[in-house]
Amino acid sequence: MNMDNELKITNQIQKKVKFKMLIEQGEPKIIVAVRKRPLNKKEMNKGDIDIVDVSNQQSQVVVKEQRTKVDLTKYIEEHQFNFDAAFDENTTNEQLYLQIVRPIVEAAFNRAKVTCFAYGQTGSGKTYTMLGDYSERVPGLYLLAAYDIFCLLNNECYGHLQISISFYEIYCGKLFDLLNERTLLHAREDAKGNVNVVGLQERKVQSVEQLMKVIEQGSASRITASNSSNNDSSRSHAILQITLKDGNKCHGKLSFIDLAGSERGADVSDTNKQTRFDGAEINKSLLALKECIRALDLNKNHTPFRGSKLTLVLKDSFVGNCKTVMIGNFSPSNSSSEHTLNTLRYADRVKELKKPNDKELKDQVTSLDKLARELMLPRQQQPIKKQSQVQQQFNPFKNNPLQNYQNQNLFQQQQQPQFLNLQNSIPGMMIPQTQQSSQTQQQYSYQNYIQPPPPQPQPMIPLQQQQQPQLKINESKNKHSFQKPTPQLNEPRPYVNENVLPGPVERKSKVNQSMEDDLMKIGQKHEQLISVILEEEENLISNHRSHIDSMVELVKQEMMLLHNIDKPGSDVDEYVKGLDQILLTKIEEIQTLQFQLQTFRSHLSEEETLQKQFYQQRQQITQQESEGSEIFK
Ligand SMILES: Nc1ncnc2c1ncn2[C@@H]1O[C@H](COP(=O)(O)OP(=O)(O)OP(=O)(O)O)[C@@H](O)[C@H]1O
Repeated sequence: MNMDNELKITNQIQKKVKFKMLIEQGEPKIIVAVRKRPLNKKEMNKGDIDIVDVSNQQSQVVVKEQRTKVDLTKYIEEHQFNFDAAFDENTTNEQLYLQIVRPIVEAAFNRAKVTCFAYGQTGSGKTYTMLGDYSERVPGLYLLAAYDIFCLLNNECYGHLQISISFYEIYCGKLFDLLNERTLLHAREDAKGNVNVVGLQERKVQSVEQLMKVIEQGSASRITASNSSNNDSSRSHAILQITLKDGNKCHGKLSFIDLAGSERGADVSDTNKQTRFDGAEINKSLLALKECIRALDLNKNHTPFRGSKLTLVLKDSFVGNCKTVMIGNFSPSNSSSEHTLNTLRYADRVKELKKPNDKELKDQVTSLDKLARELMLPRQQQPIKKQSQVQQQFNPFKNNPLQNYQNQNLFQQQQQPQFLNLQNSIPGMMIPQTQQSSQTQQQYSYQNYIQPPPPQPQPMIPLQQQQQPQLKINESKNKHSFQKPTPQLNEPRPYVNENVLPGPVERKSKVNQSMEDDLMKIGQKHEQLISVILEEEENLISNHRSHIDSMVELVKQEMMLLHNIDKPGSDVDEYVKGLDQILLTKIEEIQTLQFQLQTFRSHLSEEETLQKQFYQQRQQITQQESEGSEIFK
């Protein structure tokens, strides 16, 4: 064996030992992974190119962003990120599952509350990862986990456990049961601090097929709204919870969360009111989620789970024996670079504070963190690997992107041997074409996917005896390059997205800073107001319901009064006193509701005004920017 091979093997052993030690120490609680999807047909037809390099081996992502200076010189800014795991476009759902999700499925059997989030812009592959692709017969994490769960249940030590499923969504801050005709649900915190989703249906399932049918049913009711980037785009967070029950007690719980498109948070400046409210809620929940995961990562005593409905209902997944996997999905296309960078930055922030060792890096990170508090900031500062200046006419992407992406299949070449034998552990699994010869592929059918062949005598190996999954702990995590740190922005700019200012030209020098500051202030005020409005709306509707109940009660009392006064020898004074009391109560209740309604209405119109101010300010900035460009020409 040559030196190189020996070194490789030693490194691999060291990684395995380190991972095993971390697991034994109860760590890591959080795994942050990212996944690149392939360029799709639409992007290719547009002439988009792949600007993201992913090294599965080094868990590293490099985004080569094309930018233009004020003098119109083009250059490439390289942004480098390191994660616990990074998956390229050739990675299959099965490979991803084995590396980062199977460990948490096992942890659920060891009494943990585990959660797997899919984060990313609309159309970046969240649903593909979670649900798979039925038309292409690609299983997603739900199905892969389901197989393992039922395999593990075959183990004697888990034979007493039962599986129950709930599936609901959070849309515009409201909870809807996907297994019960989208009935509105309410999250309530009891005296012990447990958060219960009142009225949520739980379905008991006894097989993978039953489980998948329930999931199919739930997915069909999920709210989707059409938008420009993807007709199936989802504006809701879908929460699938698989509970391992020991009688009535919860033994362990798995939550799979297909989050709403992250770029939807920027819809707070949309012209449609409902879309604005929706966007504000998404923004709020994604920020709160980040804070909660960070609190978990840092073992903080306080978890800010009350920050949003999403984090509130997931409270028990952020405290005690819990584990979280966050998968940031992104597109490789140059046209999505802003969103891709935002996704990578978001994922980076989730575990960021644990990374830096040296002071310089820590200082950088702290100031970056302040900026990153606003999720939708499009030009958050990030370690930039290098900037390569190029001539204006030079096309930095002249190499065929497809060629590049074929060469990037590092995962298959280098990682695959580390995986457990998926075909053995998951009978009937559909393996995509890229992983198998077409002949082998014929052995698997869609029928198998939904109706697996009878379990083979090869259930999952009990946890203790099983080879540890090959999660790569990133040793070079602290090695962000800071060769040329970019200047810091003074303030976060929550609403400034790529539509605000034309193109990625260096605009800071031309745009009046105070105008941008004003824009930001209006934006912040607007966001706060939307939060208030959403809360008021919920209270108003709930109070209106109580008001109706109370009116019904009062009408009953009136009927009783009339009934009594009709009786011979009735007391007219009692009747007058009773009616007076009822009418006073009615007036009081109506006035209270009316007052609430007026406040709500005035906030709605204030919101419209702020929205208009924001829009005008934005237009002025755009105008000033284009005037600046004209002068320059
Ligand atoms: N890793 C992948 N390999 C092949 N195709 C993919 C991959 N990821 C996503 N796709 C394809 O890209 C398209 C968009 O993916 P998907 O619907 O999962 O996006 P999404 O992030 O869930 O969007 P939304 O927020 O609208 O739900 C789908 O056609 C899907 O099949």
